[in-house]
Amino acid sequence: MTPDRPAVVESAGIGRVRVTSYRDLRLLVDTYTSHLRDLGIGIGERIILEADVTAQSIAMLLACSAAGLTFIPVSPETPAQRLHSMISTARPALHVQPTDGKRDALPGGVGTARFDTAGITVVERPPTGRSLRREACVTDPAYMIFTSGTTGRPKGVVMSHRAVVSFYRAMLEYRIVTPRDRVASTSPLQFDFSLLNIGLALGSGAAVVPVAQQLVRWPRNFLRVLRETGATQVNGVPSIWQQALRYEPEKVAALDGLRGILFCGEEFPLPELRRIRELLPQVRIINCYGATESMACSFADVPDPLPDDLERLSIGSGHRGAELLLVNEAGHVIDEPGVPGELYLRSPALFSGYWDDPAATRAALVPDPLCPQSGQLVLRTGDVAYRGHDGELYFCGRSDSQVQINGNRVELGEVERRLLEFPGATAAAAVPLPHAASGTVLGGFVVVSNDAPAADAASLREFCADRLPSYMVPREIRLVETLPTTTNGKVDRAALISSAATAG
Ligand SMILES: Nc1ncnc2c1ncn2[C@@H]1O[C@H](COS(=O)(=O)NC(=O)C[C@H](N)c2ccccc2)[C@@H](O)[C@H]1O
Repeated sequence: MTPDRPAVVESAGIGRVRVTSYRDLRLLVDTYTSHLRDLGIGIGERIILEADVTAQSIAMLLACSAAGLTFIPVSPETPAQRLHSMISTARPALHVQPTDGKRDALPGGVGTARFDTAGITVVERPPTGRSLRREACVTDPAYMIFTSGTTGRPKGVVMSHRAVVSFYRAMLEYRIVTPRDRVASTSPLQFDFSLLNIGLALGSGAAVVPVAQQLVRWPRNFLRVLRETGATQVNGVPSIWQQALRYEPEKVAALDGLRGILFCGEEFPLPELRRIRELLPQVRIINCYGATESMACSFADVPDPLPDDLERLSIGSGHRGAELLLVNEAGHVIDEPGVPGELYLRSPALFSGYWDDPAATRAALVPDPLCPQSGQLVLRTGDVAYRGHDGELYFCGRSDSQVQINGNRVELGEVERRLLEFPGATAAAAVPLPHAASGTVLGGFVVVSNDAPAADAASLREFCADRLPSYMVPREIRLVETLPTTTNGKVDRAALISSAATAG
């Protein structure tokens, strides 16, 4: 790409658009890299990068990689206690935030600095011990992302340069964007979806259009930023579309520069996907599946048109150079169609391990089930899927989203899919609710469109009872305006469970 092409296009949604060219970005990276080197931080040391996605924070993460330092992206919203526990776990040399960053009162022993377009200004010098490292190496950790950890304490997912670059190379073969494209990225920096988007845009000579999450929540502002910045590709978790489709469908339809949508993180509610297809018929929609332990691993085009009887979306069959296997409970690889199994991933983009947690690492990176003698390790994803007759894989849910209700095994995704078939339903979540008398009961939360026919708990329960066995019919169903989401934008099931508990 020519140096004066846009690399980052930013807008605060109030008419002012700021463009950073590839040349400017490169100059910023070089400035930050030399300031980092001057700090004398040893190769392989960690840097906590607390920032939203901006031209400067993108330059900072590139500079960390250029200087052989591992960056740990965290959002400014991260609670102090969680940040301090990450610091005591990862023992970073430095914490950097933008000049106007709000973070203060960090624990001792960590250098602190602030950055802006002029460079890095040190506040507390980082501790510099004698480093025994001489050369950076592609197997070094490029970054570490602390997952919210569905179970227990957050785990630090360590991704090497080699893993990231091999994933980026595979992704770029799909030619998802061209140098003329502008890729809107709606995830926080701490979510690797933003790192995928940065690699997708900059690896294609295109521009990144960072959209802050709090902006995404206001559909009018969100759609205005997309228009002002000329975004041609919008990447985000499914929930970013919920409010815009509900309140501003005509503005969604007016996004005439939009060529592509890519989503990941969880299943896209089919009624909303159909709505997007109606409003934006010319747009390519890609379902990108994977876990932070490999950044992602498959890309599948959403069929156009969406067949009426479509039950599930394909997640494809793994990008070129990777292989998704289905393994049954006995640990044998399945290859007959229609039989669900756990997805295992063979890939050059696998993570190095969980930081300082060999037991969790051994549980995730396991011997190749087809050839354990070889020493090759594959990732146990914890996801359940089956292979269709078309050879593609269809996601069924997480293996830990199978819950026991009155002794019966319930796949929560199954209940959610049925709730979503209710006329006017646009989003749904099924969760296990603790119940004084019966132990655990099924709770359903449903968002219905404004003009939905009389949707109420009783009609929804009846609708489920028509098709599901009684133990899969939610005992309690609540109609909600919207589903709560986590900082990464996924449905926050823990919040639903605690909301039901407090509501009594
Ligand atoms: N397209 C999907 N359909 C359905 N369930 C899904 C899907 N993508 C993930 N998931 C689920 O999310 C889990 C991974 O969660 S995660 O580790 O927080 N990572 C992510 O959610 C994002 C992931 N790193 C990523 C980043 C960028 C592009 C694609 C994927 C997977 O194991 C699946 O259960």
